[in-house]
Amino acid sequence: MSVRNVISRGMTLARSVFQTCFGKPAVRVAAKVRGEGFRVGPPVHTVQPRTFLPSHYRHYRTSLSGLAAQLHSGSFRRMFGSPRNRAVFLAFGLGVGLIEQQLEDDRRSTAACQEIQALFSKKTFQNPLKHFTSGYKLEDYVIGKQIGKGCNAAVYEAAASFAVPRESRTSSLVRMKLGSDDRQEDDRELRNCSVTDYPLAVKMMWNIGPGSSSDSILSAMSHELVPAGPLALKERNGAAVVDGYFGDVPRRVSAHPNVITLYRAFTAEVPLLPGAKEEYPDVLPTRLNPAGLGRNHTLFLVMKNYPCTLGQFLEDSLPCARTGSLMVLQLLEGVDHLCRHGIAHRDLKSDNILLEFDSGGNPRLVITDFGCCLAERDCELKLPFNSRWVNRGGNSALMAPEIATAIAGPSVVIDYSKADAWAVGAISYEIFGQPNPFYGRNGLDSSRYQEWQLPPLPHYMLTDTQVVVKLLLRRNPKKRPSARVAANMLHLSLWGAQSLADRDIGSTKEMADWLLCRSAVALLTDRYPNGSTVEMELQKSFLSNVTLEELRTSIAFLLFGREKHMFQSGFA
Ligand SMILES: Nc1ncnc2c1ncn2[C@@H]1O[C@H](COP(=O)(O)OP(=O)(O)OP(=O)(O)O)[C@@H](O)[C@H]1O
Repeated sequence: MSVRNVISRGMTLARSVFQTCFGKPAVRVAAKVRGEGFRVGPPVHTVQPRTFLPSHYRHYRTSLSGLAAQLHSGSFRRMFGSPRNRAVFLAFGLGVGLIEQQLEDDRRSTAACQEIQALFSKKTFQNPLKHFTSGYKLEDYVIGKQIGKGCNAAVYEAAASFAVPRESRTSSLVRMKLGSDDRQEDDRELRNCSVTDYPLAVKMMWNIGPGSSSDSILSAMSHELVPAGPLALKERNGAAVVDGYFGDVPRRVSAHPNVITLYRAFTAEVPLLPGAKEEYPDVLPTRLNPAGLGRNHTLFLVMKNYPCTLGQFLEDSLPCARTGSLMVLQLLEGVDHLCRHGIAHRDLKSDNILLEFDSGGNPRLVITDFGCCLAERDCELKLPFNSRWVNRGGNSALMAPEIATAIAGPSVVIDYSKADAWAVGAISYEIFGQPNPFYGRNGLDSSRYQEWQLPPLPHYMLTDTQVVVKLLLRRNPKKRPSARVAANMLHLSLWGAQSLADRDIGSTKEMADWLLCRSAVALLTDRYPNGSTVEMELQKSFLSNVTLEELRTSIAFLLFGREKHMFQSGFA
């Protein structure tokens, strides 16, 4: 064999070692080494490019050290004198060196990513009423008119001398920009004035449960307290106290820009509020309506007063492609935050999403109404479904397939970890001006639909957002991205990581570099040049949660969706 051939073989070996590091089947390395006359152990694992993770590098390093040890062994030393084997060995060394380099890059990038996460996690979202110590009784509030009503509560606008959050003033004063109808404009202006004069909303739960004591109120309604801020409840020795009762409150979620924060929660005697006798006479106590079924005391929740719900907003507004994507992204960020706290909302719908505008006029979305959520302390998003009487959640039309098709049995457990993300996929249709495909008499049934039956999304939507929505609505939760991964996909798509997402796989270093750029932007600015604080909040949320592995998975999902153009034909 000519020297030229030997060197070329050695380089081929080096290349194949190198390629192995980037996901080519490792079995080829083993074959190559065998071809050179060395005895090698069983081939190392075959790894597909898109699932190549830092742990695999560690695995390769171990395997390659094994190979290197064999090369030093007696059989190798006998052959070591030949130029051919020297070349092969040098080439092999080069390959191992490249792997080491890759590992080092990996370590540095992971460390950079962890630092970014730690930095942005510290910048937590603040509760504007934190420093006030009053507001735990109904008399502290001036109650205005009714602003909403559901199956379990009536909501009133409210004001309190101690609470005039500056933030709500700025956001509420922004006039809604969309819509041309004069009457609607007037209505909206009226609502905005009301939000300014009454910056708070008081939700009065209807208590038709077994008792009027704080004890029974809490045990029946404790899920409403999941978004309670740090001072919402009086606390004693670390336990929540409502009117002296130490309640067993389920998990609580920390403050997040896309999740409602309860400023205060307390029990009080049910008052006769405006419209009560006309709107909800049956749930009033006999003291106020002799035919009423309600109890004398109930739970009151105080939160920020929002100008409208997502449903109300969409009645006469159609967000543009980018704004719509930002709205979907906010919902995903909110859902991801809940998942991280082990909470599944289970009743996501456009009426349970409140909306306000930031100082740049961009919609900010907030998930509210936790009455149906799964937040038990011992359950990490898993619900033992051993009887058909176990409550699977609120809105049956928007129940993810894995929940809707679950059949009760002795060891059946329902996993809610991707259920809310699925509901966000369905709500996205509404955000982009389409009817929700799972609503109405002719709507799809979430337990039975096929993915190809999903109606096409409007063409004006960004391609990547269409991909995300279709992936969120995959029936099989294993093939569906989590809320975090789906949110990352939109971040990649919206904030100029085109080069990263366009490549087959961005290297770990490229990903870390991109994250560092995003961090620098987020640290230097409070709002975007277009005045959007919403975009800045999204960036901070992303940076405080991002991991390189999830980012890599997001890129893989994005490429998968784009490649197949499945947004046109379903993902079956
Ligand atoms: N903070 C708020 N600011 C403005 N409006 C609100 C606020 N909270 C609730 N609302 C309005 O009140 C309505 C009912 O509130 P909510 O959904 O919390 O009640 P519910 O009885 O628990 O509802 P459900 O029937 O979904 O169980 C909402 O759809 C919304 O229109």
